Amino acid sequence: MSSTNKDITEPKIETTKRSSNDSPLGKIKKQKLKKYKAKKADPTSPAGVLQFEIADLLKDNNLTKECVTNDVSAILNDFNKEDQNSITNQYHRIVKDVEILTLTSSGDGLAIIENPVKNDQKQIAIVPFGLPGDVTNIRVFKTHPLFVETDLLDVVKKSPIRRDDLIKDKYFGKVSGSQFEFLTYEKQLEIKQNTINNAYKYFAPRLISEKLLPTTGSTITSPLQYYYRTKITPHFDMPRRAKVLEERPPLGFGQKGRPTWRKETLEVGGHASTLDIDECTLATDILNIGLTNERARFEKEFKNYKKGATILLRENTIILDESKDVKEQLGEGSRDANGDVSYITVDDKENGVKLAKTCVTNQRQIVSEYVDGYTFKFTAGEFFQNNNSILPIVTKYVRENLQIPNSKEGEPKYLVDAYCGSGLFSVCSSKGVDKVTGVEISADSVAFAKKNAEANGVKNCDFIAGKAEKLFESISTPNDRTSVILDPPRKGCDEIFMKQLAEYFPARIVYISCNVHSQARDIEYFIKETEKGSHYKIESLRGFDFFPQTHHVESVCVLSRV
Ligand SMILES: C[S@@+](CC[C@H](N)C(=O)[O-])C[C@H]1O[C@@H](n2cnc3c(N)ncnc32)[C@H](O)[C@@H]1O
Repeated sequence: MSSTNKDITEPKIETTKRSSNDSPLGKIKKQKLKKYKAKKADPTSPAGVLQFEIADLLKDNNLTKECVTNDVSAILNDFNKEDQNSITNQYHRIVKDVEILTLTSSGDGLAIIENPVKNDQKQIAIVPFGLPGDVTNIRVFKTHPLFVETDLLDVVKKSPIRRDDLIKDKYFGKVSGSQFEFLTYEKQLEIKQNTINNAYKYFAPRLISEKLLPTTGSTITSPLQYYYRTKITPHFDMPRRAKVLEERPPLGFGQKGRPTWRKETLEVGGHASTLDIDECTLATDILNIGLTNERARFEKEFKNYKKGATILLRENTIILDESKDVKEQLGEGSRDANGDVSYITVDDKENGVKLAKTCVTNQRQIVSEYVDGYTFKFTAGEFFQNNNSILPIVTKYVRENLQIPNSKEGEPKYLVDAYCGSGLFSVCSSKGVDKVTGVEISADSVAFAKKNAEANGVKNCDFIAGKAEKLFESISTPNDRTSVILDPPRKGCDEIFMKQLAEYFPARIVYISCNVHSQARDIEYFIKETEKGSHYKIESLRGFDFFPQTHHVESVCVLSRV
């Protein structure tokens, strides 16, 4: 895929020995010279996107890269860190009254501060939990060539968009996850729309300059804005060099920020890199019950662990047969202090069924999700969309946008579902089409896709195991009667697939993505670089809020033949 940024770097530190001859005093202890070596990062990864965001900030403030470049080598080779005036201590300092200027697509504030060492030079500071318009006190603690990482110490003056009164999560300000809780939901949706705009600006500039991009639609809301996640993975670390765990280590999620600014959070969860978390405002009710159960179990069993581990908590939904005892239908799941499988029941009034929800902890256990009247089975450790509440809305939107315009009554219609997983979009879009072909790299998921179609009484789906492009080896449906769904992983599609897709020349394409940056890159490549790409127009582009209270956005782009 053609990249628009050739200069994406992440630090990698190499060491070389400095010989005793280098010392003016002759024999001193050998010291290692550290060299900063840039490590390549995918331009569409958060580290890659940050480079574009920094470039934007520099342009808006009439600065060049050279104006904000830090002397990382000097810090790496600072052997006098104890000295108050050492280069490290000059760089890693408290800076007061810093105004936050913009927000990155990862949800952090960006600011410009003075360089403490070089007169007339500046630095770009990343300030977690800083909002545009905030005036803050920050502590710089890590230096990279083009930016410094900081902790937010105080908010001296609040941004007009800052709504700390909305915060529900007791760990807010120190845990990764519910990072946007201090924004109104409307503001969160607006920021996500802006993330999509920026992604296309960075990765599809030609589509913008040639006016080939429609206005990004407003972000579609999630029916549940809290307690929606159907999978969480708390973890714990083994203390370094410890052979046996003497005390229970913190069990929870990674730390993000050290929130002296948020006094309410100072002590909760502890201070280790993994915080001790006993409630998650994003996870569904049954997962929170599971979290309580598993924490209690861990309290008793932690000494048996020889290394750190991740605990899977995955929601499982069972359609109840009301003539039978509920407990007999639950299967295995997280158990309470009495040894009973925990569950909650929910009425699905629309489809007239009663559901039981349990929390599964075994990666290999088969679990069920219930979407819009269809049941999907898959192994608990495999991919499945994480916010069940928005799935009926998304699957309906995808279904409607796959319709081939001006179709005559009775004309056959076909569907291809590339990157189909366990068949969610294939099954939910199967009505009204003659044949659906799904393709998926995971043989396990393909086996589940086949079973899911069958169990839901869907007879027109075929699934192929292999890379997405394998599809084109055997595709026989007429292209002008065929629509294609793309739902690739974060890294997006590859060139081979995009070229073959353009050659196949389907009537419509609906591209769903959890990384709008790789989506923008792929869409520009498809339209501008493939032979038949110019015969398509982008009909619509909009976000779906799969992950309220976080910076993540799912983007859906619809292409039709002109
Ligand atoms: C974002 S998931 C989407 C799954 C499915 N559409 C759903 O909504 O449940 C991406 C899927 O692409 C699959 N995948 C990754 N690389 C692939 C490739 N090169 N070819 C085909 N499938 C691939 C993964 O195994 C995963 O199931």
